[in-house]
Amino acid sequence: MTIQTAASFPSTEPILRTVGVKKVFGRGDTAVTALKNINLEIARGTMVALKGRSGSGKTTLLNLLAALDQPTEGQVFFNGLEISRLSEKRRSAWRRSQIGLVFQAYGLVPLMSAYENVEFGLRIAEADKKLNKERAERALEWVGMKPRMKHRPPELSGGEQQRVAIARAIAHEPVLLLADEPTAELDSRMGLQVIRVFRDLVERLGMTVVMTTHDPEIMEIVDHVIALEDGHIVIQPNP
Ligand SMILES: Nc1ncnc2c1ncn2[C@@H]1O[C@H](COP(=O)(O)OP(=O)(O)OP(=O)(O)O)[C@@H](O)[C@H]1O
Repeated sequence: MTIQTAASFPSTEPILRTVGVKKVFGRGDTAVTALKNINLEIARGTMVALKGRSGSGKTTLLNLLAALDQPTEGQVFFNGLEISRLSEKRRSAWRRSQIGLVFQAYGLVPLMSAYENVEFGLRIAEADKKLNKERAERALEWVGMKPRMKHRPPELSGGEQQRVAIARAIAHEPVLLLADEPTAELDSRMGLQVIRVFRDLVERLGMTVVMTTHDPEIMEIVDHVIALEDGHIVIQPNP
């Protein structure tokens, strides 16, 4: 799969769309309905925050938008392509080339330096090899981690590791960035700097950002807020 830029898609189709999405974990007496009747559209080139109490379904929804998981019912579309029913192989190929992920579970490789982690991410994304060094260094600079790029994750603080993970997720300039609490480990100054980097990529490249957050300052900066309560949407964005 080749890397497509945001500009190569038709502008009318929302980048993400869900239709009647429901997600149930487990079966019988222990079944938990984490999401129900989720119908949303996210326009290309926007920044969207998912908010809601702990257990309201934010991470479950982000996992479905990233095709890391499949809905029990309903459909998830990315640029009109139904990603929710692709095979695991096609879903991972799609993820590698099209999106950037900042998820706790997608940790850094402890034996590699910060630079090597970001550069490795570019290789996985099958980006143009000639540009890897420049792109990795530039992404580390965006998040203020270039001076410490030779350090390995265990030598970095939690917030610094988070910034390296963010650099890795954005280095290939994905059309879509999905991030679970990307600023949770950062102090408010650094959190805002990271959000400014996202905003810049949105403005310059037409990237779309969907992130979960509890931070009221970030909710002020994004274009739309989607609020979840007990697995359903209570505030709809206007794409
Ligand atoms: N793998 C799973 N198996 C069973 N139940 C699950 C699973 N994943 C999530 N849940 C349940 O689904 C509901 C939504 O969880 P989710 O992690 O999406 O919430 P969240 O809004 O992201 O919460 P937090 O802010 O605490 O991360 C919760 O009741 C949770 O216990």
